[in-house]
Formats: sequence, structure tokens, C-alpha cells
Amino acid sequence: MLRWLTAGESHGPALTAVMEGLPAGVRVEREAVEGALARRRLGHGRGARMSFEADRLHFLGGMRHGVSLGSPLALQIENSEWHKWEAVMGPEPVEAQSLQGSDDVGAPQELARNRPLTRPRPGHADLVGMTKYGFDEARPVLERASARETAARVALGAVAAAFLEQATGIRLVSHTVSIGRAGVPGIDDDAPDPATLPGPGDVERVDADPVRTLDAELSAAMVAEVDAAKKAGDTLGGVVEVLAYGLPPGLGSHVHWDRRLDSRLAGALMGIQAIKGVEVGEGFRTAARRGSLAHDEIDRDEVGLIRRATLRSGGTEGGMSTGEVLRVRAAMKPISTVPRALRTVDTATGEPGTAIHQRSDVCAVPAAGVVAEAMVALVLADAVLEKFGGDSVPEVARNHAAYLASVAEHQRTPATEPVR
Ligand SMILES: Cc1cc2nc3c(=O)[nH]c(=O)nc-3n(C[C@H](O)[C@H](O)[C@H](O)COP(=O)(O)O)c2cc1C
Ligand SMILES: C=C(O[C@@H]1CC(C(=O)O)=C[C@@H](OP(=O)(O)O)[C@H]1O)C(=O)O
Repeated sequence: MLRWLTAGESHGPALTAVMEGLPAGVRVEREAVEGALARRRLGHGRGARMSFEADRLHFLGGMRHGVSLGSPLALQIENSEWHKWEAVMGPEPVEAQSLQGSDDVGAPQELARNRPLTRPRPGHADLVGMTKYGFDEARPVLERASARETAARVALGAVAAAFLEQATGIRLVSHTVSIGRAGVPGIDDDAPDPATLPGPGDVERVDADPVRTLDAELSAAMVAEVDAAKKAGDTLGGVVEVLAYGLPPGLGSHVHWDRRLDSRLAGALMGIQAIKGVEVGEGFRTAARRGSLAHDEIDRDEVGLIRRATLRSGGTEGGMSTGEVLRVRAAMKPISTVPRALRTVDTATGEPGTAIHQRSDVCAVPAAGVVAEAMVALVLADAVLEKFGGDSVPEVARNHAAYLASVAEHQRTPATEPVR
């Protein structure tokens, strides 16, 4: 079993993450984890904070000389802007004087930073969090609700991805399917042709695009959509897709709801800030189709192995991976901090007002794809460990290889040539 937790606030000193259950022998390269963190900062429509804040990564436990030890892995992402926030977010008591705040237009930045946030922003955790936890302003809520926390998940996801690749050869890629109205698939569109989908070797090409798509025409349409929303003082959401290649059949199980791979993937993806819908394969569009156009017919390939003709199911049946490409999508709502400020109530005075807006992303869909990829990697790493067990990478790899050999043997029938 792979367990993991994150801690830390958006403007706190650092984000911290701990992962328990990672086998020994995973080569964890600093460049790979830093690379994943850098990818999460990408995308046309990201706000000013992404341009000046740096993710400073520290490995604190569970590794020796770049290789996992089998003990809990601990890492920290230091916040380079912490010095500006020490007073307002100090974990220990601070002088009351240093917490003086101001709402005045043109007030020095440190005074603006310190003001009590009593105009909760619609679409954020602000209001309900204040109510639930008994706070009289939104700062203690928004600091943890912020998607800044996804940096910690992406770092852990990079470790999980390294484990998957080294033990089983599973590789992942994510991309943007739509932003606003650009790229939304039609109800009659069939599952995409596998040849048009990004493969694991396309990660750099996807990341090189400003919105993380391989389709140049679509990319231009998405960029235009973001620019138009920005100009109108508005924000956008969209849909991202994660593909996992090289899965064996049989990760997850049909026997109980919480063991289903699709249920675990959906929970993990819905656990990302602002994700409001998840699809496996053709998802909601499947519901509008006839059965003859909804499923993946079963064939034998040229070496006698059983294969699917299409990718409609998204690579799961009965809560188990089929062995085909896994394809899951997550729908992100538009960014909640809308520059053309939304109506709210000042909880200190009871007066109507407009929601606080200092700076924000206009669209963070490309970044959400990288976060979704990390979440899928974490779920798959857990499912691989459940299926194959093992305390070290060679042990997991051995169990995985033995299982694949048994699958090939199981699929042989007297009617076909022996599997090569
Ligand atoms: C990568 C990423 C970046 C985000 N950036 C912002 C942002 O700059 N401003 C904002 O208002 N919301 C941003 N969000 C979304 C909020 O965190 C989210 O809308 C909020 O937590 C409430 O969503 P929920 O109801 O799904 O929790 C971002 C989300 C993600 C995944
Ligand atoms: C810091 C990150 O994203 C932040 C997520 C976020 C939110 O409300 O979720 C709001 C913005 O922060 P701020 O309100 O301080 O400008 C984003 O910049 C990050 O992704 O690393």
C-alpha cells in the first residue's frame, strides 16, 4: 500500500510531503522532480505569481545517494516568497504591530497583505470554510485551499512515475483537450484515433506548446480564448486528459466498489482543486450512444494476443485495467477569482460588496493536466503495489514479469498459433 500526505499553506514557509510504502531501489532524480514542478508552472493564462515564485526542492528522508530506501520518503518545497509573508503567515505568535493591515487603494503591499479578508470569494472555500472552522476572515481557509498545494502532489507524482517506469515500464502523458469552448468534443465524435493521441515520447512536445496540446490549430484557438477572457476581465476552465501506456490487465478489481481502479482514479482526480467532473474513456458521451457504438470489440492481434479494436472504454472494464491505454479526463471549472469581481457580502459589516481580487490565474487548465498526471501516477503506483507486492524495485519487476508471462499463457487457445 502506498500512502501519502501533504502539509503547508500557500504563503507559508514551505510545502511538505511524505510518502510511505515506496519500495527500495527507485532511482529518484532531482532533475525529474524539479522538471515536473516546472511543468506545473507552465501554460498560457497563468498569473503573475508563477513568474517570480521559485519551487526550491529538498529531499529530507527515505533516500540515499539518489535511490529510495524503502523507508518513508519526505520532501519539502520551500517558498521563495516566504520573507514577504513571515508576519501574516508566521506559524508562531508575532507582534500585533506587524499585523497592521489596510484596505486603502495604493496602500503599501505589506499592509494590503495583512488586511483581514472579510469579503469571501464565490467559488472558493472562503465562506463555507470560515463558517465550518469558526474563523472571522478567509485567510486561514484560503491558504490551505489554494492550489499551491498541488506542487507537493506533483513532486510525489514524479516519484510515483519513476517507480512505475522502473518496475513495470508504465509511462504517462497528459494534455489539454479543451479550454472554454475551444476543443470541446461533439456528442457524435467517436473515441480518438490512437495515432492522434500523445504518446509517452511526446511529453516535451506537449510541454513546449503554450496550452499543452499537440494540435497547432487547436492551440491557437485555446490561446485566443484565454486572451479574450483576460481582456473581458473573466476566467476560464477546460478539460485535461491523462494517458497511461503499458498497463497490465488486472489492476484494480471488480469485487468491491473501493477496489475498482476507475473509482480510485475518479476520487483522486476529483480531489484536485476546481475539478468538477471526471470521465473514463468516452465518459458522459457514452451515455448518449447505443451499445453497439459504446464498447470495445475484442480481436486477436498478429501474435495471437487479445486486443481491443477501439479505445472507447478508456482502458478499464469491471473496475480493472484491460491492458489497453488508460484514458481519463478531468473537467476544471473556471478560475474562481474573477477580475470582474463577483458579488459577495462583507462578513464583518453585513454589507454587500465585491469579492477580493489581487492577482490570479486567468486559466490554469494546462497546469491542471500536470497535476492530474501526478494523481494518476500515484493511484497506479498504489494499484501496482497491491497487485504485484514487493519491497524493492527488482522484486516488483520480477512479480510483474511473471504475471505478464502467465497472462500470455492464459490467452493461448488451441485455435490459435502459440503466442511468441
Ligand atoms: C493548478 C491550479 C491553479 C489554480 N489557480 C487559481 C488561481 O490563480 N486563482 C483562483 O481563484 N483559483 C485557482 N485555482 C482553483 C482554486 O484553487 C479552486 O477554484 C478553489 O480551490 C475552489 O475549487 P473547489 O470548489 O473545487 O475546491 C487553481 C486550481 C488549480 C488546479
Ligand atoms: C501559487 C500557485 O497557484 C496559486 C493558486 C491560487 C488558488 O487560489 O488556488 C491562487 C493564486 O495564488 P495567489 O492568490 O497568491 O496569487 C495562484 O498563483 C501555484 O500553483 O503554485
